[in-house]
Amino acid sequence: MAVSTEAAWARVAELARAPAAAAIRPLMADPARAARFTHRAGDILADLSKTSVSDTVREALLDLSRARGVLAARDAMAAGEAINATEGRAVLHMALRGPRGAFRTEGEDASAGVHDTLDAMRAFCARIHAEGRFTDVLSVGIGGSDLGPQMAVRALWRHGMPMRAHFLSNVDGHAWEALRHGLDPARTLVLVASKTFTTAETMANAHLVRDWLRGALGEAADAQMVALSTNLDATRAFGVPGSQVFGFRDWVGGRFSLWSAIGLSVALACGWEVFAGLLAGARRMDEHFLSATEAENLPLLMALTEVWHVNGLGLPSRAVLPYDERLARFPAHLQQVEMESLGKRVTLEGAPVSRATGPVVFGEPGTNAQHSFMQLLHQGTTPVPADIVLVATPDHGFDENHRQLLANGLAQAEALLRGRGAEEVRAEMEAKGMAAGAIEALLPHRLFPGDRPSATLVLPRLDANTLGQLVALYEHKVFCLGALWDVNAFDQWGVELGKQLAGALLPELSPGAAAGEHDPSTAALIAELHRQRGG
Ligand SMILES: O=P(O)(O)OC[C@H]1O[C@H](O)[C@H](O)[C@@H](O)[C@@H]1O
Repeated sequence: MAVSTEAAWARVAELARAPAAAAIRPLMADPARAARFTHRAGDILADLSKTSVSDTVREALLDLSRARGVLAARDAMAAGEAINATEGRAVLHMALRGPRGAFRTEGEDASAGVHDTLDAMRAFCARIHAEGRFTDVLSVGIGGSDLGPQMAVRALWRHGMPMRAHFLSNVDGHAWEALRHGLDPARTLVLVASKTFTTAETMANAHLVRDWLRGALGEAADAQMVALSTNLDATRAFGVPGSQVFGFRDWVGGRFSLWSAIGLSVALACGWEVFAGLLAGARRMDEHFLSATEAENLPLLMALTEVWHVNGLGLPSRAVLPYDERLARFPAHLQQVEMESLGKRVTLEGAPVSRATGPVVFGEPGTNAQHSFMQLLHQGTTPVPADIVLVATPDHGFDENHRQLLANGLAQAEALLRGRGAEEVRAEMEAKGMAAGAIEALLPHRLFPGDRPSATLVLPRLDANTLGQLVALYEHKVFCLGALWDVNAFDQWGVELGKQLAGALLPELSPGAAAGEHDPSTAALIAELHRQRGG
């Protein structure tokens, strides 16, 4: 018989209160565990065995998923229902990479418009590449209109690809100052990427860049501006020629928009086949997510593991450690996908949540991370579950380096799990001939508690297809967590207040402007900035 949601949560909480609930090492005594907790989705292998999720815990978590109706919610998303309730919108980023006719919403074929836009983007890329006039593409955008494409270009661009890509996001003029000297206005195609085409930073930077183009090329400059947006009126008002506007629909969330027209920078820089490969990879993960049973559904299993860590064990953060330099921006992309989606404190019905939701997500590529923050993961007071991403085969010929890279990734997961007890540490110091007093004094500092969880994902290689799979895997994991926690993973009201206050503060920073009403701290800081800026 199906259990109720509250009974399912209570069962998870009960299991988490057991004395050894966080212990992993005893579970690893079972030689079959690694195989039982390792799953494949598309080309991705995920080993979830180095966690304290036992078979019993997993059953309880799967019961929770059933009680929460996660797969039914998935089906509602795929059916184009307006599951983003606070904005009254469907959530159909899967349609961006789906076949024609696969996704419908409000009685229309969502895929039809998608494929029309893809055709137009492909033709545009072909023309730009054939003309050969532009060597560089500059994409101006922020948040979801920047992080995804920037991450993908960083991962997939190789020497010899059609164009170089640059990304301008921060309203900080230093960002543009650093970029503009390396760019030739006559050879730079400018994309203004903004779902709303009203984002203050993007519009400020779009004006800066257009002024720069016009300064060099006159009015002709406007012909090399391209807009990627849902707001066609605003792109027209900005003066972008209609043939250079690539649209998408409001059922594409900003942080899920890499696959839409927002990805044009990827296609221009890396070539159409690469962008198409990215879409195909994501689609492959969609097919897995849409068809796999609960017990084999990797995005769901990763989400349930996170529920165990966050709600069962009370762990408030997670690290993402791609052991691949090309994935340097992957943690940054996930920070938005996960934290903007799951940083919520009320349920879909607007009631306060009764348990923790999205953890803090942060990361850096390995091995660099080992030399910065991994100390805290090994010996800090609160365990931080880590996702370790390994790529089996590199695209370079420096195999010794790659073996070192893989050895380090495996070693971090092993060290987190195993830890290091007093006997082992003492024996090591004794072997070095250290005095007994020194050994005892150092001993506590050199112990590793172990039993710290990690998941290891293995990609056979990093290419457009596998990257598409990887990104879509996390998108779907986020979806599952939203359903499990009963929060809307697709709005982001939390970014509004700061924007409004910045708008109100802006005129107060003009020379001689009167200060408005502020708390004493903000008022003093405004006065100090006026003093330091001489106004
Ligand atoms: O694409 P845009 O409309 O310019 O929005 C850019 C970004 O800014 C917003 O504040 C949201 O927090 C993000 O979800 C969005 O991706």
